[in-house]
Amino acid sequence: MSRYDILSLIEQGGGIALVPNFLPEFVAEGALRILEDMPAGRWNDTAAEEDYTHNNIAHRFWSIKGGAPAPSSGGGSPSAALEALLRAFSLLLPDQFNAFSVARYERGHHIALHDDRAYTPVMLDSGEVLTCSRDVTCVYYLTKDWEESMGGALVDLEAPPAHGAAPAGGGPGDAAAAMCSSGSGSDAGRQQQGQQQGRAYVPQFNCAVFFRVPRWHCVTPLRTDRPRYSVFGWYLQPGQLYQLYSGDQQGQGAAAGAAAGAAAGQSQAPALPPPPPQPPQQPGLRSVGAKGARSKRRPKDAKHKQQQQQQQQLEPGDGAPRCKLAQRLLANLAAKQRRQQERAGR
Ligand SMILES: O=C(O)CCC(=O)C(=O)O
Ligand SMILES: [Fe+2]
Repeated sequence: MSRYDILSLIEQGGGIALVPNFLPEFVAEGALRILEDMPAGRWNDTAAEEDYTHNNIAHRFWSIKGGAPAPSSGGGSPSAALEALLRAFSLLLPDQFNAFSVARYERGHHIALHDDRAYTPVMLDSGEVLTCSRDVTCVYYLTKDWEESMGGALVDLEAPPAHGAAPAGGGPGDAAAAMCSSGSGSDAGRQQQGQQQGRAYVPQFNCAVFFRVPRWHCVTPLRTDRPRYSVFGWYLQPGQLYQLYSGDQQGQGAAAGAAAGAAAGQSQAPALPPPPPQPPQQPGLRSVGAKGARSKRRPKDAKHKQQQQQQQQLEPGDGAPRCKLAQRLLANLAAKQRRQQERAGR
């Protein structure tokens, strides 16, 4: 199976897929360089204290959102390079809307337990604004030689209890629910998921993690002065795939997606879920193409939608051209980066 057949990999992995060596090495090097070269002033402080009245979970890190207007974005500018990098990720599932950002975590930065649920408004070419839901999370790690002792692990609370067997190539640590202790709301969230569950993934250079939303996870606080770089974002589906938390259920769980929601520029992050998590009640999904100028209402249940999506993704040879397109784009980008570096005499 192709490393770029993301939906099948997720399905096969029980909702989560870990893909080491995701991009050709020199492309990953170029991507890291893009993040390292971003001017300090471009990074936005993405932070909130836990606040149930505003549906926030505790989090803090630096981020730059894709698609945002950037100052002096000439062809060879850092911002143009960043846009090209994020576009490559959008091409992995070109039929889906998406919202991607890059992140830089520093000492103490973290995200408390959350499940990434959020609605994201998408402006269509027609000017119509479509409510979409995060459907698949992507996190792509770009920091080299990361060690468990440095913190900054992605802890998947929905992994079955670890029995010492490590998923191939991803560098997970042991069961690590206790590592999600940043933010008091995480306690109730852990109870929902079971105290002993969880698996910590130590970020590895050029490794991508994909999972279906919702999925309970957190990022443990960094305990190093080295920055942790990543590309993160979501593939979106039109409609409301799940209920958001109403914010009046304090103590029942952790707020979902607040950190990422804030990073994605949402004004309000979703709050708490009614436990136990319910299957989504579909109010009706809009079916629109990626360009989406024309839209029609077509109620579908979530399962049917998912099956249809998988079928689409599993068409023979379907993944290959997409993967090549994304690779070509990234390869061009890396080559351009190299030329710029040579010119700058680095
Ligand atoms: O960086 C990571 O490992 C995960 C980030 C995350 O969970 C998020 O941005 O919502
Ligand atoms: Fe997340």
